Parts: sequence; structure tokens; C-alpha cells
Amino acid sequence: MTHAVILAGGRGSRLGGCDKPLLPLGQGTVLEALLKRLRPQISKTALAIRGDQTVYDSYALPLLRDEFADCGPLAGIISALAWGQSEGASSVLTLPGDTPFIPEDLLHRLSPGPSFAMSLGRTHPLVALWPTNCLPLLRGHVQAALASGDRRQLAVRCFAARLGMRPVSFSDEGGDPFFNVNYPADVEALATRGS
Ligand SMILES: Nc1nc2c(ncn2[C@@H]2O[C@H](COP(=O)(O)OP(=O)(O)OP(=O)(O)O)[C@@H](O)[C@H]2O)c(=O)[nH]1
Repeated sequence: MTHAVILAGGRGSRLGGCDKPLLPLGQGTVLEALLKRLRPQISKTALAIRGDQTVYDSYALPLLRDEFADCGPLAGIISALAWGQSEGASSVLTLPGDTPFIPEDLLHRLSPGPSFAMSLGRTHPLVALWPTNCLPLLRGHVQAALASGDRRQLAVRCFAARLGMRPVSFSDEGGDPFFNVNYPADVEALATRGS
């Protein structure tokens, strides 16, 4: 069984400090568009957020708060695997909260994992299928990086390489399925592409 976790703990600093999943898209938000594409593929979804975020408190989704502060997305992936394990899932699909156009066959194509998505020749290590039993290895990896001060090891792609994750290429016909929002120009592109 696979559950999904949307990573939403970023600070959106390149966009002046905004919660990117809450950016408007069509009649709703980026997060709502993502959930619409995710729900037919997955039965249970949670949001992985920073310890101090309150903006999602009214959402009807489990909120997983980072156990490790200021570690970036790997902290959210730790929360994701811990929650997945506690809910009886053998794997967890992670997604950045600012990718509203994910493919309908994402989980099918990434299965059985461990694997991550690619499009247009670029890797997307946060769009990934993780076995929940790699949680102790990931916790140890983050603890060792923090103890040594080598923050490069906190890059998700370093841990993905350590796990030997399989890359899976997706077609960009109809636009990049893993388009995400980092800069003001991406916000404009979002409005053009619609939901
Ligand atoms: N749970 C959690 N998620 C995070 C954290 N940092 C980043 N993320 C998520 O990881 C994904 C990729 O992060 P970025 O695209 O760099 O987003 P960001 O950190 O908000 O953006 P910048 O501040 O502009 O770099 C996004 O979905 C973020 O919400 C964190 O510390 N905890």
C-alpha cells in the first residue's frame, strides 16, 4: 500500500516568502489542483510542514510537522516515511507542493520503487517513491550530516543516490508534468497554463 505526502514546509524565499501551494490557480489553488490529480491514484494523503506553520491548520489533511528544523525537504521526507509506516504503508509517494500538473499515471510508472521522476532531461528527486523501511537509514543520514556540519549531504539527490533510486522519464507532451513555481516568472507561466 502506498500513501502520499505533499511537501509544503518551504519558505518560498525566491517569491518573497510565500506558501507556494496556496498560490491561486484557476478557480482554486495550486494545492487543490495537485490534490485533484493525486486523489484518483492514492487513498491517503498528508502535508509535511515546518514546526511553526499554521496556514494549513484548517485543511482536512493530516499535518506532519518536521522533527528536524532547517534541514529542507529531507526533514519532510522523514516525517512522510514515519507517518506512512504508522499508517501501514510499505511506500510513500512524495511531491513538492508547487507541482500542480503531475501525470495521471505517476504512481503506476514509479512503482515499485525506490524511484524518482525525470522530465526534459532533469531529475525531480522530490517526486519520488520511497520504501518506508528506509526510514532508519534516512534518519541516520540526516543526523550524520548535522553532526559533521556537511550540509551538502542534506540535498535530497545525495540520499537518493545512496539508496540507488531508479529514474523514470515522463513525456513533456502538453507541457512539463513537473512544472513548479520558484520565481515570479513561474507565477506568470502558471496563470497561462491554467489548471
Ligand atoms: N516539510 C518541509 N518541506 C520543505 C522544507 N524546505 C522545503 N520544503 C519543500 O520542498 C519542496 C522544494 O522546495 P523549494 O522549491 O526550494 O521551495 P522553497 O524552499 O519554499 O523555496 P525557496 O525558499 O525559494 O528555495 C517544496 O515543496 C517545499 O515546500 C522543509 O524544511 N520542510
